[in-house]
Amino acid sequence: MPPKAIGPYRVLETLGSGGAGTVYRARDRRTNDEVALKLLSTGPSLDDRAARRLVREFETLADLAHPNVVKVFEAGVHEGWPYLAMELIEGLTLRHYLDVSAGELHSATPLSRAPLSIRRTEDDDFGSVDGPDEDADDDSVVDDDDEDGTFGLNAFAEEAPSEDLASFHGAGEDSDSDDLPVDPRRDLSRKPAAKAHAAPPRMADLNRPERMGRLKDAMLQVCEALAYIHGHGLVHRDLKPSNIMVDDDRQVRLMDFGLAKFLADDAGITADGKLVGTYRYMAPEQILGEPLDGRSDLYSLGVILYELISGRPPFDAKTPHELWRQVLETEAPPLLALNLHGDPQLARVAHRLIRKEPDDRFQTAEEVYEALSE
Ligand SMILES: Nc1ncnc2c1ncn2[C@@H]1O[C@H](COP(=O)(O)OP(=O)(O)OP(=O)(O)O)[C@@H](O)[C@H]1O
Repeated sequence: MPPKAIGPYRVLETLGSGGAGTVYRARDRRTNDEVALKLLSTGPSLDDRAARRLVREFETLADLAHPNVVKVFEAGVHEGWPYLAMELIEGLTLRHYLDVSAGELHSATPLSRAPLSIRRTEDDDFGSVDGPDEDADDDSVVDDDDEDGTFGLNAFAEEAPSEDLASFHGAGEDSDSDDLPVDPRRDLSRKPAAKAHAAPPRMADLNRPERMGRLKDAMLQVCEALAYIHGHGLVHRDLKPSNIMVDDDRQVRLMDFGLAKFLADDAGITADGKLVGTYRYMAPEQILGEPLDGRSDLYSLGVILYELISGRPPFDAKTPHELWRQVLETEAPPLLALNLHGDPQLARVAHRLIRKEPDDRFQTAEEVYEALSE
């Protein structure tokens, strides 16, 4: 339970929790503005590595400005609590954004994208783009597809960023374990239907044209964000549905840059040789600890696309080693065999993104944007 005041911020309510931290709605007493405040779940400075991630996240983002990349305001330490203050996104993580029906969304903005805008300069008005989870971080990796083509929501499970094998199971739960109030609208979004034992999604639900329109539009915006960060020499390294939020105006934000790395700093492993990222979304070269570039993020984007189209990840296993073996050695089942009426164009893009060899994938986020726009 964090103090009610952290530096200049008054903590108001819990927004969500990830593997290492909890994010709160807070008010900046200097400006009266609301912000999102990320604090480490471990409390005051107990986890040096996680604390360094918060500082790294701030330093990484401080000089970047793009409408599809979350803004950070400051990082600090208050009575031993490392914190990161960032833009408050009033919206849903990508997974929940796609799970809710159109009627539950605040904005009914038509889903049409402006022509490719990723080559515009920072000075241009990105904010005028029209348009437009998860925290279902239930780590179970069991598939329960049944005969009528439905899949349990646990097929959507994703893991928290994992720096050791222990976190393959059990980490990343959406545990609002403190007693701060929880925003009821977010509660709707963050508590996945699976936890309430609701019916699993049916293929017909996944293929709803309105949902597919939302998915495509969100993917285009993620491509814009990726093109921007890759253009600045940055690789995200932990792209997954819980790190993509969509606000009430359907504007996407790429979040959680705690593992992001500038290419100049080199490879996909930390200084102490640990693998970083989230297993299910990691590219083969990331698993192998080889140097990464933007194409590794494109692989993760492909996994996201694959599972949001088919209801299940391309590779699934009960242990990290089995998952890695599959990622390195086996081909993902054809998407359209899993979802007979899935969008063939999106399926083609997803398969090309999850090719084992970076050279065989799309090479840039711009190329993916173009392919999605066809
Ligand atoms: N800037 C923000 N505005 C609003 N809600 C946010 C913001 N940042 C995070 N959240 C919410 O808090 C949740 C937890 O975020 P956090 O970054 O700690 O973890 P995560 O991305 O879910 O998992 P992990 O950190 O383990 O990858 C998010 O899933 C989202 O629901």
